[in-house]
Amino acid sequence: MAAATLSFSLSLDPQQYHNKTGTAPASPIISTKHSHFPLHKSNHCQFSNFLSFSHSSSSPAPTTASSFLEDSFSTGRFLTNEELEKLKTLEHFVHFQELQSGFLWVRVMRPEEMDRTVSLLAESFSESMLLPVGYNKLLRFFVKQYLIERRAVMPHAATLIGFYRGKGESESGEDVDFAGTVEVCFDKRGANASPATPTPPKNSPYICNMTVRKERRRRGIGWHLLRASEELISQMSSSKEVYLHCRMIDEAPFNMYTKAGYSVVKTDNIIVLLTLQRRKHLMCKKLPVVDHPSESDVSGSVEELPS
Ligand SMILES: CC(=O)SCCNC(=O)CCNC(=O)[C@H](O)C(C)(C)COP(=O)(O)OP(=O)(O)OC[C@H]1O[C@@H](n2cnc3c(N)ncnc32)[C@H](O)[C@@H]1OP(=O)(O)O
Repeated sequence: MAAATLSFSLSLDPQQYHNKTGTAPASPIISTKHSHFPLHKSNHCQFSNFLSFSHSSSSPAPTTASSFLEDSFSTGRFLTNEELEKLKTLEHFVHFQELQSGFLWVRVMRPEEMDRTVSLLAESFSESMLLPVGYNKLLRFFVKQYLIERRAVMPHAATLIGFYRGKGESESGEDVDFAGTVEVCFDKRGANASPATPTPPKNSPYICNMTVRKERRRRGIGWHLLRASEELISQMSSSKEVYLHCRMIDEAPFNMYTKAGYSVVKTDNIIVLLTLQRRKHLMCKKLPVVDHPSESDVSGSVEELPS
């Protein structure tokens, strides 16, 4: 992997998302242009993850006008009309799902949620890589750099986060958990500068860095993070072939992705092991063509979010 990237990449994905309540995860990818994270090499798994969220509860409060548009302008970057439209799509995207044990809302991460997303990803990355606790601070630093860089390429990529509330828990914000995250790249401009191997086509949508907080796994959250990613891709990209990486040793996400309709298109050569990296599968799924994405039965609006 290029010297300038730190990446985690998660994958997962089941094919029958309808009213599914199962479980399934993926692995993350982190990559920053300015970072050289030695651990990355030893694991080789591009986990550009944002894997673990802090435990603190948070209400998925409705999106306000403060969001992406202002943020993007403040970067000084020129945005075309098409990019502005896509930013609006990201801003208003919400995937809601009632699960067997609770309720899940998935939407794009806001700036003030970055630190919690960093915590979740760093925790997940650490878990996947079996890293000693001593690396946590450094890991969080690199994950944050990565997230900042990825946010700057919106609307060509986006970090989604999922909030979960168990049935029977109060509807107040205190019982809403920051439960998982996933990153979605929509096109070449949103692609990672140093992609994991086997290399996916740069122009195609790509899903990575999926993670669900340990205490909330096996409830269908991973499955619906994947489904939300695919829905958003359908709205943001004309390309219907979605790619993701999954490490060969990661049974849970592999099961999920297979169940979701992803197939292995290429696998790392065994020689990869000489670089102290785990072997990965590159998996792909062709999304069905949806004439009217808004007809989705699971996407909601911000007004549906608990306040
Ligand atoms: C592209 C990428 O990002 S790859 C990186 C994937 N991320 C990781 O590996 C990080 C660590 N793992 C996790 O965060 C979680 O385990 C995830 C994200 C993989 C799965 O999240 P969950 O919310 O637990 O998954 P969910 O409950 O939706 O399960 C969906 C399906 O995945 C499969 N699955 C999930 N967990 C497991 C498991 N422990 N063992 C076997 N299969 C599993 C099953 O097929 C399941 O369907 P089922 O419940 O009907 O059997």
